[in-house]
Amino acid sequence: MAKPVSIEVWNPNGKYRVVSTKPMPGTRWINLLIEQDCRVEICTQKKTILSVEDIIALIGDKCDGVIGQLTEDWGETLFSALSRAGGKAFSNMAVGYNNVDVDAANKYGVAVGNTPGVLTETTAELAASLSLTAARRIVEADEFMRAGLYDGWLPNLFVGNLLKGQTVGVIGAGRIGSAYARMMVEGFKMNLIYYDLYQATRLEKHVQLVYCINLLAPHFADTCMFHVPAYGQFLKANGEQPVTWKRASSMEEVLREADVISLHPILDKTTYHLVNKDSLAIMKKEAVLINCSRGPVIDEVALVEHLKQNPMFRVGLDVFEDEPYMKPGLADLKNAVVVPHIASASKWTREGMATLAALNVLGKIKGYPVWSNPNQVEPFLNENAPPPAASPSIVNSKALGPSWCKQSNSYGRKNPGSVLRACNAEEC
Ligand SMILES: NC(=O)C1=CN([C@@H]2O[C@H](COP(=O)(O)OP(=O)(O)OC[C@H]3O[C@@H](n4cnc5c(N)ncnc54)[C@H](O)[C@@H]3O)[C@@H](O)[C@H]2O)C=CC1
Ligand SMILES: O=C(O)C(=O)CO
Repeated sequence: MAKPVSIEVWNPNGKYRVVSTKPMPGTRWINLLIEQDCRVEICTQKKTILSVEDIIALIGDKCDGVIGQLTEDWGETLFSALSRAGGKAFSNMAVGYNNVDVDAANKYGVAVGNTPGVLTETTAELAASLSLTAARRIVEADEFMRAGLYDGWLPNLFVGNLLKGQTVGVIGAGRIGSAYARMMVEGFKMNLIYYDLYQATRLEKHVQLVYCINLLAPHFADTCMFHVPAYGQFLKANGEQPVTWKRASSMEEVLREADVISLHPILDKTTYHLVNKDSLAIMKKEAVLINCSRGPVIDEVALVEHLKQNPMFRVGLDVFEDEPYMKPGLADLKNAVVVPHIASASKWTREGMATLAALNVLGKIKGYPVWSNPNQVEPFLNENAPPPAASPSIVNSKALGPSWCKQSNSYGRKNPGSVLRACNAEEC
């Protein structure tokens, strides 16, 4: 029998019982649930990672939905417990859901939500920060200063890599990978090479074709008068080296050619240890490798060895193979910058993630349809308007059957007439 866990209760008389396994930022998510007759229970246990037993105790005998975290193991045991308690909805407060066994959720008819879009730029910004930090040896230099070792400017002090004109390689050019690519191309004038299973059409169009400088307002973009043809041509016209881009036909091509490589795929069987001893061996000796996806995408033991053998090779890591632990030796290496899985940690983003996760669960409880485009979640994040009557992002909606496939693009309950433009498949 699991030990009882400490909880904080909001709206005790609410009809639907929704449990959050962690306190989450902001209060909007709580208010949105309360407004729709939910009793909200938040686990306040002082333990960072809850065990399956802890969560079973939280679910109890009656639970309509759970908001969980990426550190939790949502498999057969938890989905059967949730189903026994009458629950039909679970949402990760994360876009990645490699901690969730979606087949088990399907078996018990439980909807699985995630939180795409709201964290795209925030995560890409951290990947960009790590790229600069590793390339310019900022952590090493900071430690040197604090240790009182600086006794004057020297020509060879903390010499790192210039990004301008070098090649950035992106592996997994989805939402975050594409946002990162744009930042590095536009911000640092890097050439781009990317590898993905699919063509990153939006990214390619962005880099290649039109830079629309819209002096009026974003919704006039289609009729904008001020097109600067291609970014490369724009740079050329200004006497600068134009940037280039290409889609690689293999990951190895990216590894061989790029100076900075950032990993942004999902974690699944195809991406487990995507970067290993062999792939590290083909990378440039002075390359910079960034991982803001999931730890097991890199074989961390092989990485530690590679960093030891190649002191000019640098990494920036937000995620780790055995999170929260690091493989032996990593913490001692000066050519590694390590941060504790904070890529989405901006206030706006984390509050938005909490809101999307809560609305995923609420949507299923209330029988709302799934939002038409999980990449366009802004209507759910507008604090000045009621959110659309829909679940923002349910990853197993098709598997759950036709009623869940019904898509919604109507705004909130108070203004159902106003609609978001229809989803354009190419943009998804
Ligand atoms: N460190 C952090 O705090 C955060 C980490 N993440 C991680 O980033 C991942 C990506 O997020 P999004 O960009 O929103 O997802 P996304 O689904 O838009 O992009 C993932 C891309 O990976 C590609 N991909 C899948 N398998 C691949 C393979 N074998 N080789 C190459 N590419 C492959 C997909 O085609 C897709 O384009 C999440 O699944 C999550 O694990 C996301 C947010 C924050
Ligand atoms: O959203 C995710 O997948 C994260 O890793 C945390 O933001």
